[in-house]
Amino acid sequence: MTEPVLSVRNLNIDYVGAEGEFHAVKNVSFDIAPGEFFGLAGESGCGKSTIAFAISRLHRPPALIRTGSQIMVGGRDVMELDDAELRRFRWREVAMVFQSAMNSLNPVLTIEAQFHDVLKAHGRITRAEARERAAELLKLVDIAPERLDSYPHQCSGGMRQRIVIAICLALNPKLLIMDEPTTALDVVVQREILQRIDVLRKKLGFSVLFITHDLGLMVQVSDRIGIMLEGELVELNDAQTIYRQPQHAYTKRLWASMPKLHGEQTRVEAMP
Ligand SMILES: Nc1ncnc2c1ncn2[C@@H]1O[C@H](COP(=O)(O)OP(=O)(O)OP(=O)(O)O)[C@@H](O)[C@H]1O
Repeated sequence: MTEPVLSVRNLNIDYVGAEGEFHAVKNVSFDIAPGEFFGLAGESGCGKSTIAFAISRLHRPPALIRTGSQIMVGGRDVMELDDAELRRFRWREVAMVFQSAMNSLNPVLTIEAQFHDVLKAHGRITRAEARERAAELLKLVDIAPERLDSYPHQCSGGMRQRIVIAICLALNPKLLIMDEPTTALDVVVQREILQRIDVLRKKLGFSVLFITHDLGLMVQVSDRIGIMLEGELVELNDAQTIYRQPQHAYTKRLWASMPKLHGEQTRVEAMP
């Protein structure tokens, strides 16, 4: 079997505060294969973002990853990376699109400058080379190179989100983590962006960890889905099974709670 891009074993994460410990992630294990689109779903507060931050090593106190937890990316234990290794790891191995990422662009810098920041941090590159690479990356997300001279406020929300995704792809990461990447966007733009990601991962070969509470949207794009409840991974199945024959009572409850808006459109084949 090919080695997974990401392998999470017995992940336990606590939030440690003055009033005690809150066990936010409980013994979670899963793998993501090369090129796989993997979804993590569950209600607000079930621990999805906590897992995403831990995988990127972006977690901060009071979050504490318990001893015995293992996060392997490309065969290396993320927990054991030192600062220099961590700098290489971020963007190259794992890149993360945060919730409300479209507001994470720096408002006083042009789009070109924001690309340049990531590109130059990871090797010698001239301004002309960086501009050329940034234009190539923008093309991947269907944005004209002239936008390099724009400021974020001159771009729509959907465009800003695609720019953030292009920046995340700048150093060819093996894994793209998207934590509720499209929640603030309207449904049509959400679909467009996810379709774009899907085309890109097939073309470039990266894997995706997609996090959302919107199970309807998730089954349309994911190969496999993990369902979380109060810090535990209660079901892990392919998207078709999650949709047609959910096994766990909580997965069934999640479907029952979905607004009818998705209706029959939640079928996996509905998305080209
Ligand atoms: N800094 C923190 N200190 C204490 N508890 C926290 C902290 N951050 C998150 N938590 C708690 O950990 C649990 C998991 O939070 P997390 O953000 O991972 O959930 P989530 O499933 O991503 O939710 P959402 O979809 O709302 O982002 C929640 O109960 C939350 O209140």
